[in-house]
Amino acid sequence: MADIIDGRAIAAQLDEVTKAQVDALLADGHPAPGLDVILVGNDPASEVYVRHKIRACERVGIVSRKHQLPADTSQDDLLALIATLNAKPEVHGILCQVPLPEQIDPALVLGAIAPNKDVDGFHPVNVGRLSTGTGGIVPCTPLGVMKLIASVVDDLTGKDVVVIGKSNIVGKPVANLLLDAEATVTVTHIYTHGLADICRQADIIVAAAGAPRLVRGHWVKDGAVLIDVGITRIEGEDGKTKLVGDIAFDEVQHAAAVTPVPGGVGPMTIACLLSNTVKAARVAYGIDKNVGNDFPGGPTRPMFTGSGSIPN
Ligand SMILES: Nc1nc2c(c(=O)[nH]1)N[C@@H](CN(C=O)c1ccc(C(=O)N[C@@H](CCC(=O)O)C(=O)O)cc1)CN2
Repeated sequence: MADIIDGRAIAAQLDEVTKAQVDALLADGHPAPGLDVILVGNDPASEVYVRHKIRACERVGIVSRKHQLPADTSQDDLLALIATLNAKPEVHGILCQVPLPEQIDPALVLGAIAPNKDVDGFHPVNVGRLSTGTGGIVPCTPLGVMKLIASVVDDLTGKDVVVIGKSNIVGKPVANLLLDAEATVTVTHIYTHGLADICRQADIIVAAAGAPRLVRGHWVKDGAVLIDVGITRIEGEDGKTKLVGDIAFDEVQHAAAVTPVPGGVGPMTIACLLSNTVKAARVAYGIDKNVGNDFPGGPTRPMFTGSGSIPN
């Protein structure tokens, strides 16, 4: 029987660490870290995620400010808000919930957030630093995936890892983090020929294709570790909406360990957001030079501060 990797429990442990860091900042006379969350429009899932983020901030003592903008907000107005937040010293983290309405170019908006406040790790500077192994803020879901893997695998050196999905938010950054940890990484996607055969070779599969039950039991070798990033809402036989992942959970009892959906990667995304916000605050207060990372192979070089040239 495969072990179930309890993302909620691991996220709760990370939140305890984050809360202790916030308490230590307050005890040293620093203001609480501040996170500004921008939500444009009324996408129901985004509203849920933003609500969870705000509540999670309260739990660990981060000051959060929500900026809810109408769905027809212009790109210029959104950019103006970001410029204002970039300039405020009490704002340590800024995130713009995606997806954004179609009149807004996400690349332009995410690239307008100051790299040192980009706690989502989506800014091209942070993406570049991750892909060159030179530090920067690591995106929350990939960071959470690495921590979940670290909970069951001590050393990734030479492990065969198959990543399914090539998104900028998950697939590509996860692949870079795994490479930094000395894994042998194969990045695939739903159009990859022979995907089942490729997956059958893997010690670890990270499924992030957004394709419900894509990874079937016979795709998985005995003793593999399975990380399911997919979250799709479907209507169950009872007519109720339920969440399903990219892995056919009921067919993988022969795996060593598997993350559930819900309760696996999702909670880690929010816990890593809080952790990134405190790391950004500690850099802003001059306590740390870099955001560091506490998983095998995590980059530890100085964080780009957004002013002047990129450090070597
Ligand atoms: N600016 C960002 N936008 C988006 C991100 C992101 O990291 N930054 N990721 C996703 C959505 N997301 C966070 O924003 C997110 C998704 C899922 C969960 C989560 O806890 N899921 C639960 C199930 C909850 C439910 O849907 O009912 C679980 O898996 O247990 C948290 C955060 C896209 N946008």
